[in-house]
Formats: sequence, C-alpha cells, structure tokens
Amino acid sequence: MTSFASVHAFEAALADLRGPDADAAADARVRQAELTKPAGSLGRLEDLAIFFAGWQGRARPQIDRARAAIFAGNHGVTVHGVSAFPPSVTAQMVANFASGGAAINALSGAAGLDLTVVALDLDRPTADFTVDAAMSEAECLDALNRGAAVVDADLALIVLGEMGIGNSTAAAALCARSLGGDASEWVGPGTGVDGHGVARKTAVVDRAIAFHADAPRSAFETLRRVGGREIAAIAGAILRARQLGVPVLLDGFICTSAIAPLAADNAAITAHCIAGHCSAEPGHKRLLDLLGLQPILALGMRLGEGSGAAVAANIIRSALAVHDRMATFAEAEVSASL
Ligand SMILES: Cc1cc2ncn([C@H]3O[C@H](COP(=O)(O)O)[C@@H](O)[C@H]3O)c2cc1C
Ligand SMILES: O=C(O)c1cccnc1
Repeated sequence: MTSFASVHAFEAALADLRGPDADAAADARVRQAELTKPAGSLGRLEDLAIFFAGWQGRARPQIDRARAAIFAGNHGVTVHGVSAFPPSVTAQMVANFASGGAAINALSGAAGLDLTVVALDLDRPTADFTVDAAMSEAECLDALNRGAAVVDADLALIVLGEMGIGNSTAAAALCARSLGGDASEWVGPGTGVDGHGVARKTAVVDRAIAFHADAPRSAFETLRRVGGREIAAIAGAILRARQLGVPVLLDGFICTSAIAPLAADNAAITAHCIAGHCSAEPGHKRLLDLLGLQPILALGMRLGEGSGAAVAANIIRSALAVHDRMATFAEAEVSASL
C-alpha cells in the first residue's frame, strides 16, 4: 500500500497531525500518583508511562509487538572523501544485518524487538548534492513510502535506524538547511574522520547549502535535495507512525536529522517521538535541544543502526512494567501520607 500517493499527499499529512488521547494520559497520571512510592520518585519512567498511555489510548499501556526498522542507502557525496570508510561498506553491513552479526542484531534481540532491514537501491547512490539534488521527486517519494511501509498499526513502538556510508554529511546538511546555523555546528567525525576530514565535510555542507539556497524550503524539497534515501525513509516512517498513533524511538544524530525538515514545517511532529539517546556526534545535542527532545540515555555511543534507540527500548519496557505491575497504596494497605 502506498501511504503518500503524491508530494501533495505527503505535505497534507504533515500539515494535519493528530495528538494523543488526553483522557488516557490523565488516567495514567492519576494511577502514577496512587502507586506505592513517593510522588514523582520514578522520575522519567513516570513520564514515559504517561506518554505511552496517551498514544495507546489506555491508562495501562503494554508493549506487545515492537519493531526496529533499519534503512540503508548510498550517497553520491562520498566522492568528496567525507567518510573514514568506503561506500561498499553499506552493502557489506546490510549482509551482516542479514546474517545476524551487527550490533543492532544483538541489541534488538536483547530489547525484544523484531528487526526489519530495508536496503534502498544500494546500487544507485544519490546524486552528489553539492551540484545536484540528491534525489528526483519520484525517488524521494518512493523512499518516503518505503519507510512508511514498515509501520504496522498494531506496533506498540517503532525504533528507527540507518546505515549509509557518508550519511553524517547528509544529516549535517539537512540540519543546517532546516534549522539554520553554520555547517561547522552540525558537522562531526561520523565514522571517525580526522580534523582535515571534518574540514572537508564542512566545506561540502557549505557548498550544498549555497547550491540549494534559492530552492523551496519545504520538508520534501529539503529531504530530496540534501538528504538520502534511508533518511527520507525514516522521515516517511515517522509521519506514517503519527498517522497510526505508533510511538517512535529515535536513534542518533543521523536518524534524528530526518525529523529536522519535518519539524521546520510543523513543529508538532515531535509529539509522538522519543529520543532514545544522545550520540557522541557533536551536532546531536544541538539538534535535540532545538527539537525540544530530551534523550533517555547518553552512553557515548556513536554507531547508528538504531543501536542507541534499541538500548533505550529496555528503559521503556521498564517504565511500562512498573506502571502496570506496582500495587496502589490502597491495594497494598500502605499509608499514602502522614
Ligand atoms: C562498519 C560500520 C558499521 C556501521 N554501522 C553504522 N555506521 C554508521 O556510520 C555511517 C555514518 O558515518 P559517515 O558519515 O562517517 O560514513 C552510517 O552508515 C552510520 O549508520 C557504521 C559505519 C561502519 C564503518
Ligand atoms: O549519531 C549517529 O547517528 C552516528 C554517529 C556516527 C556514526 N554513525 C552514526
């Protein structure tokens, strides 16, 4: 099924976002106050349970089915030497995902997530976005729809991740074009390029921003011009998840960059999204701050693949477990106050 039949349909969906069930969230807040603990003592775990109650429309939310979806794409911008690894590693890592040997295989298993990997036309890298749009309209729309297709209505949670050599440069360009700021504020080492590499990446992002300066600033045009297939797929999955009321757990800098153009068009898009972690990639903290997202974890991870978000999914499971299983003061006959 095609979620977004046209660019117009995608834009209309982004303009018309529904919110959570405020009554269910309020009921969950009441339940938190009745559980056998001092008010607020479970901190962020309480907020997470209330968040899920709102999106599931019930005071005691559960996680039955949860999925990690990883999108892979190749990038024409790698001709400028912006990564510490060759583009061939993208397809090699997709093979590694298939045989179960990557970090996300272990981490999604540990978090009870099924794993879907979508390789997006790896033999057709995007165009070099310093001199062209990365994708045609049709290519970008296709990537958005392939992302949307992984979101099933019965998922309690979707973890999003990416694999694409060169994509930390695309992510920096997306952030700079969507949210402003100098390229140098968004560019970092990615897979581990040295200072010269970071300077090269910064120059590439500067050139890209200048090349596309006069083009429309819509989410679609920004994704199409300076994004990549896997990043557009993540954007499509985020928007489709919102249509279906499925909470999204975002991963690192690159994954989170997919929401930047959407948020520039409609800031409400972040309301069903949780930041799983704060990556060591320097632009990520800035991006999360501008989006108003507070990460669950900060473990110094800088991998991508949905890895940090998958670790954070365990925290969400813990939050829903205490919310559902604890006794109330009345049930346990514990004094609720002096
Ligand atoms: C073996 C390997 C596994 C990875 N898994 C995720 N990434 C991460 O690194 C890439 C982004 O960094 P850059 O822009 O510097 O290329 C993305 O593929 C990202 O997911 C990996 C990178 C490598 C080398
Ligand atoms: O934060 C990320 O998403 C990230 C950082 C470095 C390399 N790959 C991914």
